Amino acid sequence: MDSDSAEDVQAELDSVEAELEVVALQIAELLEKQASLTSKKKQLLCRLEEPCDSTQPSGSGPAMTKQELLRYENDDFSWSTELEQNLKDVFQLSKFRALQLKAINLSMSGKDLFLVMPTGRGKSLCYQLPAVCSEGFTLVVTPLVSLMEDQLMYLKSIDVEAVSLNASSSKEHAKMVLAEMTDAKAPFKLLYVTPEKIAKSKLLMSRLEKAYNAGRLSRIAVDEVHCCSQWGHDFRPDYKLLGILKRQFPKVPLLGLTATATSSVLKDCQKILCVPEPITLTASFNRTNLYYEVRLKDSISDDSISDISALIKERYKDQSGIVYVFSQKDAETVSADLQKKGVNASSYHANMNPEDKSQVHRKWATNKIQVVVATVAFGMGIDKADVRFVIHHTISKSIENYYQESGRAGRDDKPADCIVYFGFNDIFRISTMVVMENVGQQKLLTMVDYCQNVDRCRRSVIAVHFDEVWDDEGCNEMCDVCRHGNDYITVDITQHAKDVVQIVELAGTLDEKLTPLKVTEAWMGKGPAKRRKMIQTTTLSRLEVEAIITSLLLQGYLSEDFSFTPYTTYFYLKLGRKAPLLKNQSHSITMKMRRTGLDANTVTKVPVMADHNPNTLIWE
Ligand SMILES: Nc1ncnc2c1ncn2[C@H]1C[C@H](O)[C@@H](COP(=O)(O)OP(=O)(O)OP(=O)(O)O)O1
Ligand SMILES: [Mg+2]
Ligand SMILES: [Zn+2]
Repeated sequence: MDSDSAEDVQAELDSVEAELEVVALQIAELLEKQASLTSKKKQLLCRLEEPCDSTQPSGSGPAMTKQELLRYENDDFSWSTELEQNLKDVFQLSKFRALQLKAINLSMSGKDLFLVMPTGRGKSLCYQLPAVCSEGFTLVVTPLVSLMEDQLMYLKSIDVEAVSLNASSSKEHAKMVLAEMTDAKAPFKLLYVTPEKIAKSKLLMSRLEKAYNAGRLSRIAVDEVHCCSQWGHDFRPDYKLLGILKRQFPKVPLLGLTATATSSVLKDCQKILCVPEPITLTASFNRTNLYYEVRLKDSISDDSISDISALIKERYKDQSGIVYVFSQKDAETVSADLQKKGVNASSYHANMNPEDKSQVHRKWATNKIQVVVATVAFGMGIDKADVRFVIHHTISKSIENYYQESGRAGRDDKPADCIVYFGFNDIFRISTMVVMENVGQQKLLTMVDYCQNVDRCRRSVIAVHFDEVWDDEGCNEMCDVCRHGNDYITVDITQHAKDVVQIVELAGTLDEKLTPLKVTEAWMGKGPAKRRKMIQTTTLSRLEVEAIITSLLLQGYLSEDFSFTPYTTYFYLKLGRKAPLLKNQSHSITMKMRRTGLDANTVTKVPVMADHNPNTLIWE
């Protein structure tokens, strides 16, 4: 073969290889689609068979049919009268909420159970009431000492005997508790411990074993059970060791409780806790009284503070609420900015001293402070009934986090608002923060998708995330998307994608990394003039440019690239796994945009495709 023809063959080979790469990506894309359709089909079939029931027995649970499960909603068990009586007399509640009776009956029957129920719906009662109605005591594992203290205080107020063991327990107290565990006359009904205690205290384990053998360990409750799994949003290494409980005390029923766990997280928890065949009860995630809304934050002239303070002073006048922020520094500056605008706000974050924190919490709980401007440190265990608004000044790091944080609103079942301010730059601030987390980026993108979304009911995005079958009727126009109707258009952004990808690719060939800001500015014809190169620029508005770049990130045409210095982590954009698809002439990309501009409140009209500007920019 002469060298010319060898070159030709090589060129053809390269082209075939490139095409193969494209085909492989298309196959991957189709497989992804197939998987999602199959899962949807399964859900729909389920719905056809068993309409109108929010209880979903876990696929991996024991073969208990819906019919069999129904039996546990009855009140003809040997313990039913006692339950009823204690519910009224001790807990001073008139009736059970959805799923509570079923969960309690299952647990009283000795079944292992995972209970997934939205925040504030009353999971605690599902082990507190059985504890009161059973011999011996219930072991409750809780992740935070503050949660433990809240519960002990509450139980004391209703005259239910409960004790705790944690790192701050005094020696005498621990000694007394450990001794009473095996004492048939011991008065306490609940023993609260941290997972660290189980993991580290051999003495505790040996006393538990004695109590078990004496038939005094009646039940094990693992609160915030999602902490077992690295896939959950609040992983605690010591939760991983809790499998010892079921291995050592197999006859004791275990009850795992959480507000937020996907089915894969639950499967993981089941394995970690060594529960062979739990029944899973899942209450609907739909909090019907919450109104969900996303507002866009302009990255140039961010006036979200003015917007937020106006909301608080007008719409939420004299009403209680929380503003969640990204960092401790933000908590202080946003709080100060709101105060300057006349809002009665205080900041709350992990770095404050404990007295200051509890003072802010107390003042807010008693309505002496209207708004707490907080980091996520103000989270688990916050149980104020009349929170009318939860505003996110910065997006949460995942949908699970958002659901939990926004879920602090409206616990009294009266209407409340959950508003997120979504800013392009915030994506990357959070991205660098979660860079060390296993699936941090993936989870962040689910939150970005929630915010960027303009065509799906916000509730449906949350429900689908938690594997719940969703019917849009369930929203009742209680989200901005449903309320504004079909106010979006589908636009073809293929050429835009090519232009952006070209910018990133070009930087790559020059061994240069581009931050999202640099990509934005280069594409808009600004940018630092560094190299003489030709790129396609655009006349789209900044919000539109940012929306398109976000969409390309969500769709996998761009992806994240990090660089570490001893002081900080930098976020850059690089080509995503789907970028090679753009070489394929027939490949097209679309995205959905609000018809009346990206923000219903601003004026940006979206001229999109027709307005592709062939101007070129020379980088000096
Ligand atoms: N049957 C009921 N009727 C009226 N109120 C109830 C009932 N059961 C529980 N509650 C109240 C008691 C509490 O103030 C409130 C929240 O209960 P709690 O058990 O703390 O929620 P939870 O554990 O599901 O939420 P979280 O996920 O935030 O921990 O609901
Ligand atoms: Mg709870
Ligand atoms: Zn909706």
